Order: sequence, then C-alpha cells, then structure tokens
Amino acid sequence: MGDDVISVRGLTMGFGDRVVMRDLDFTVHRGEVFVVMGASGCGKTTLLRHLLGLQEPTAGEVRYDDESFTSAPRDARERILRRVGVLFQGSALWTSMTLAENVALPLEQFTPLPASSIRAVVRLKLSLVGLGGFEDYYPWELSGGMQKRAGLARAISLDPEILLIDEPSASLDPPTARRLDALILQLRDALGTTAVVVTHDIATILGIGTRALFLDGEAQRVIAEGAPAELRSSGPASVRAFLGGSVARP
Ligand SMILES: Nc1ncnc2c1ncn2[C@@H]1O[C@H](COP(=O)(O)OP(=O)(O)OP(=O)(O)O)[C@@H](O)[C@H]1O
Repeated sequence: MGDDVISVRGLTMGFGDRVVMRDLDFTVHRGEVFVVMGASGCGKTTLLRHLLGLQEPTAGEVRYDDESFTSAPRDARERILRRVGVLFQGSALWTSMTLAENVALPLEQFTPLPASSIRAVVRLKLSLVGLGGFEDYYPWELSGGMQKRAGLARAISLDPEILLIDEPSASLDPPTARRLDALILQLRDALGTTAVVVTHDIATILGIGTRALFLDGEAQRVIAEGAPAELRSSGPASVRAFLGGSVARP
C-alpha cells in the first residue's frame, strides 16, 4: 500500500448553480492528522460529505488509495467506506440505545461475529476512549465530552484505517476539547489510523494537525497548505491572522 490514503483532484463543490469551493487538490498521507480549516461556512463539512459520497462533486474526483471513489459503483463505494469511521458534529448516537448498543450496531451489521465477541469488542472500544464501565448508560446520561468519546468508540468499532471527524471541539469547554484532541492522537498512535479533522478550533489545529489545508470561503479556493505552525508563522496574512499568529510584515 502506498502512502497516499485519500487524493482529491480538481474537486469543485456546490449546490445547484452556487459554487462553494473550486479546484481542490490535496492528498492525505497515511498516519497523519490532516486538518481542513477555515472560517464558518467556507465548505469544510461539505468537503467531508464529498469524501463520504453523501454529496456528488460538480467537477473532479475523490480517490481512496489509487481507486476512484467518485466514479465507483455503489458496491465498490460501500467496500471503500467500510475502511472509514466517521464522527459527525453532534456525535449522532442513537438516544434510545445504550452506549454498548450504539457501538455494537456496526459490528452487528457488517461482521459475522457472535454476540459474545461483539460484547468483548464493544467493551474494548469503550475502554479505549476512557468509557469502560459505561456500557449500559444512555447517551443523554453523559456529558458532551463523553458523548463525543462514545461517538469515537462507535467510529472505531470496525477498526477503520481512516477516521473522518467533523468539528471535534464544537460545544465542548476548552479542557474537554483538549482531552478529545489528545484522544484522537492516542487512537492514531494505538490503531495506526489516518485522521481527517474538520475544524476552526485553533488549539486543535496547532495541537494535533500534522498538515492543514485552509479553505477561503470568499475566494472559494484553497489558499494555503502545510504544517500548522509554519502556516501560523509564514503563511498568507489571512491564514496567519486566523491562526492567531503575527500579521505584521517581517
Ligand atoms: N444543503 C445545502 N443547500 C444549499 N447550501 C448549503 C447546503 N449546505 C450547506 N450550504 C452552504 O454551503 C456553504 C458551506 O457550508 P458548510 O456547512 O460546508 O461550511 P462549514 O465550513 O462546515 O461551516 P461551519 O464551520 O459553520 O460548520 C455555506 O455557505 C452553506 O450555507
């Protein structure tokens, strides 16, 4: 397997006649935490939806390894997506199910494992995110940070190679958000997962991003790509300002 896990080529995204972002070109490398950043409304979530096939490109394509996802038939897309775990912004847990039932759901749907093995995997995944012992709790009995961690446990239930995470720190207080950042790194290290994280949280970007892409909503294009700390010190002025770096000319 090569080092390029996801490649986006000439991707233009829009709604009807309205273009949100044009000519996106980037590659996500194996094992990195790749951050998609930009101001609210620039198209970060829309990009994630394209990576999942929930929205079709106006132009261009998404590739996983060396296989076109965009032009793949439905069964090939499903096979590719089996390698991808997703944590949506609101965690998207089923509120009428316990944490164990939530995490078990993908295992029941996509593996032939017997119930006893599923229970063991569920316990392992919940303990990996620090929720060992919370198997029988319902999502509404948990804090926002715990709900996100439960969402992560479900996202990793099928041992995905790739994790797509939308706004991990949204609606969390800063210390809880930092703990979730640390957990994303831990999972990457423990499971060898490649992560794509969509966020406008500067602490997350600088804290866990290996490389980052800056989407400029007004220009409707990418205006910077690179290591977050480098972009903060020597990226374009608007990116430096976004990342809280100095905007004075050197
Ligand atoms: N279903 C839709 N129909 C039409 N326009 C949409 C739709 N969904 C999103 N948009 C528009 O597309 C643009 C990008 O939205 P998107 O949610 O991808 O931004 P974002 O960068 O993720 O924002 P945020 O950080 O606030 O979540 C916005 O201008 C939004 O209004």
